[in-house]
Amino acid sequence: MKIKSVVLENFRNYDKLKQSFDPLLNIIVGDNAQGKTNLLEAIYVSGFGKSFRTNKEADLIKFGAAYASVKIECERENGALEIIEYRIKSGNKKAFLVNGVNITKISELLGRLNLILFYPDDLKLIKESPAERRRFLNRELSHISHIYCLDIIEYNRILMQRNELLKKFQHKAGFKDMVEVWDVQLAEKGARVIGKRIEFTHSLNEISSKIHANITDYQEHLKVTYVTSVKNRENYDTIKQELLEQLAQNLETDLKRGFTSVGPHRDDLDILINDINIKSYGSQGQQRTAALSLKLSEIEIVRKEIGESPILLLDDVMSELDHNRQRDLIYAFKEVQTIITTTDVLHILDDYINDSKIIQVENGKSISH
Ligand SMILES: Nc1ncnc2c1ncn2[C@@H]1O[C@H](COP(=O)(O)OP(=O)(O)OP(=O)(O)O)[C@@H](O)[C@H]1O
Repeated sequence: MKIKSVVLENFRNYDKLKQSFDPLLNIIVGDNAQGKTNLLEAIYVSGFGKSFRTNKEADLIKFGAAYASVKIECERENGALEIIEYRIKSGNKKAFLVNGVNITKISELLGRLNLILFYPDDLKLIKESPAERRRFLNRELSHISHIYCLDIIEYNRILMQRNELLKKFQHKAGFKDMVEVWDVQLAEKGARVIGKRIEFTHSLNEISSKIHANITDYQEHLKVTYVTSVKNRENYDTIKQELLEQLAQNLETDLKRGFTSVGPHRDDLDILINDINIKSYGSQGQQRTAALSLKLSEIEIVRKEIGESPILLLDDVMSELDHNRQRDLIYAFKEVQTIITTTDVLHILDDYINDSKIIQVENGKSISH
């Protein structure tokens, strides 16, 4: 799918903007704080129903204005045109319209504008704690599997109940029987979660290692594996059985700590480049490239799921990549509509500038062609 045009009114620092887009490469260029990310944010809000950098809807309305709106015209791969609108009035609830018709549930909006965003916070995927990588897995898997989404919600609910039991009821009569009941349920849901994550990580590894090799001119080999306490991962039953045993073995420790120490809520992703752990030893550029490769795998995953290429939004990804990586990145996805923000268009090689649309942004106005 492709975005044909975006119309903004009172969105962030934009007064009025009507901007058309190239079906392939678009480069939004401008100095700091001119409105480059605001334009990506407007597109994102129309696709996901919320911003990636604020939970306060009112932030999106231009200072002093009473409302904001975004109107996006896009074209599906079968040629059908669709107009998606986002409207917000200060003090009122936001509204979404598709081809002029109001949408009542956000779930009806999701998937209409298929977007993949990479922005500087995505580096957390590499740099920060395992919780960040679990969040990534949960988000990705929930996108493609509603059953996974339900399983993880249920797993977290059971986990909370077990932790509550460990903290408050360990001296109560019948504690052992109660904990055993929770353990069986936790192992059942936990095994489903772990099984799906292992399967997903397997394809994530296949896709992201190819992307990474492309972006690094085959100099680096990216490897992603799922790290869990469960060794016997043959099938659902073996995972469940081992998890159940580990829960029982760890009960004494869990009682002392007041929380459950094994299960998918403690698992992680191991991310290696040329067999070296990237979190501890990777350079900034390597970490950024690895985060990009993982995130960009979504393109392939979404394509397989819905049979259509998503639109790629890249916010400020170029700054820590050398020229070769920048060129290879653009080249790797040259058939996907891409919208990139950058402060310096010279960073992007000349041959790509000729094939792209440059959108020059200055103080909330597009001064481009
Ligand atoms: N609700 C709002 N009303 C008016 N201006 C706003 C609003 N919210 C943010 N801004 C302004 O938007 C500008 C920031 O825009 P944006 O984040 O798009 O910058 P950018 O061009 O991506 O910059 P950088 O290169 O530094 O990332 C700031 O000047 C900020 O004051």
